[in-house]
Amino acid sequence: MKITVVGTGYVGLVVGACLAETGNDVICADVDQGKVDGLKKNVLPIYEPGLEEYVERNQAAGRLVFTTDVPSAIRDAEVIFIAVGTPPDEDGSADLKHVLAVADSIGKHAAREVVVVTKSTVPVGTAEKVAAAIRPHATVPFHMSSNPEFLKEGAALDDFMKPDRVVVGVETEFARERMAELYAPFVRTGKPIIFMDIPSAEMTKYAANAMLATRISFMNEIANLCEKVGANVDLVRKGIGSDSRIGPAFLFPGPGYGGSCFPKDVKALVRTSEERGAPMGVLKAVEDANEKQKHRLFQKITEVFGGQLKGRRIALWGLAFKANTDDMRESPALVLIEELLTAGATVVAHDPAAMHETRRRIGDAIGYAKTSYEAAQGADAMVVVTDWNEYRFPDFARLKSVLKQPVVVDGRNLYDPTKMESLGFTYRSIGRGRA
Ligand SMILES: NC(=O)C1=CN([C@@H]2O[C@H](COP(=O)(O)OP(=O)(O)OC[C@H]3O[C@@H](n4cnc5c(N)ncnc54)[C@H](O)[C@@H]3O)[C@@H](O)[C@H]2O)C=CC1
Ligand SMILES: O=C(O)[C@H]1O[C@H](OP(=O)(O)OP(=O)(O)OC[C@H]2O[C@@H](n3ccc(=O)[nH]c3=O)[C@H](O)[C@@H]2O)[C@H](O)[C@@H](O)[C@@H]1O
Repeated sequence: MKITVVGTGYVGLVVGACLAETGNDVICADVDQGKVDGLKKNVLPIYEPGLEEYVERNQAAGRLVFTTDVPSAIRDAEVIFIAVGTPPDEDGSADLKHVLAVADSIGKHAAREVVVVTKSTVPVGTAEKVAAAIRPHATVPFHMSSNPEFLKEGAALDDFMKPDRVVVGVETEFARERMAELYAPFVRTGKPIIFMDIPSAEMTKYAANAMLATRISFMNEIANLCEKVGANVDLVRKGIGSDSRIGPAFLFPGPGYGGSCFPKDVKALVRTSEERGAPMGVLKAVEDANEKQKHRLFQKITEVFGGQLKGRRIALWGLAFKANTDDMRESPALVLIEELLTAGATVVAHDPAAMHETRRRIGDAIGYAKTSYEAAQGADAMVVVTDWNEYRFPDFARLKSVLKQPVVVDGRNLYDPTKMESLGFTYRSIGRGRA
């Protein structure tokens, strides 16, 4: 099939590369000239494991083409995915200006019957707005579809190639058939393509992210309570996660959820619920709990040093909002860094992928180390912020020998409190009694 994906960010690039991988002819169009120039040379604007090989292979085979010429990319497409950004507006609602700009182009330039798919995360009613923007200019029939994306950064290829389910909103048989054909290679193991009406598909995306964010905030609050009552949240997590009605995923406490989606999508849903007169108090509480949680690591460091952080050197292991990505959007590390610097501490950080992006955002306000041990060298404390695998089994003797004081604050519960204490560390983590 001839596919055009407009927007080559995390989502558009993964969608384009994966659809090319299954034999489609894919054009990825983006207005960012630098991004497109890089992609033509197989230089990716993001860090996503495995994606570079997909891009290289399919580009070499001629099935994947990058361009800034959006009108000509649209002209001959059978299916167009809109995968541009939908950042939060000032009031928290999703800003649709990029989506509607693409819709306008589709109306003006589509030259054959086409399925127009909103892949970006958009509020209920957006497909209708997109159709309304296309209609006045359209010279060919077009069919709307909403196909929300559930991939996680860092595991994006696996999530797209082997989805738990594919959700597709349609209103015509033409769109249904095209979408079923396109997704058939990804659901061969029997996973469902769930067809539904378009508003339900749009709502499903927000409900999924809001539910996952709710689980995390809930567990972060349980963890904070565990500290007060002397319980261990890791055991509580296993205890509840083995109930098949609850399940084990997304119950890990930490420094608060970040990233480009949970914070923005929870905000947008809160906003929609208020606008429509059905306010979601649950989600407001989820947001509040997350804001508080972003300060937990700083509170723990402050406690260890009796409130005296001026002149202390603090090492951070991890900057990205989660492992396997260089994405710093809404990363809890940024909140911690600001608090530490304001308190007069100096910060030296290590991250396997996100140091470049952090420097782009905050420059040399902190130091950047080539290795995790170099970051810890001479530090008064080491703080685990991101759950990168390479931090899971450090050489503790080496870590202790390079630190000025053997203090570890573990924001991801990577280490065993008993072991850390027996090794002579002052150790704090999230929700495990006093440790
Ligand atoms: N990042 C993620 O893990 C996921 C994101 N989403 C949703 O997908 C959408 C896109 O997200 P990302 O890929 O992260 O965004 P991004 O910001 O990484 O990429 C968006 C791209 O769209 C391009 N663009 C903007 N206006 C354009 C226009 N008029 N024509 C052509 N290109 C244009 C930008 O230059 C940029 O390259 C958002 O709605 C997001 O909520 C959904 C699931 C997962
Ligand atoms: O809409 C989106 O963009 C995507 O948002 C999330 O994916 P992502 O933001 O890439 O990352 P997650 O793995 O969900 O992690 C989000 C945040 O929650 C935190 N988290 C996650 C899981 C957990 O148990 N505990 C926890 O604190 C992570 O550290 C991270 O800060 C969803 O998981 C995807 O399904 C969705 O497609």
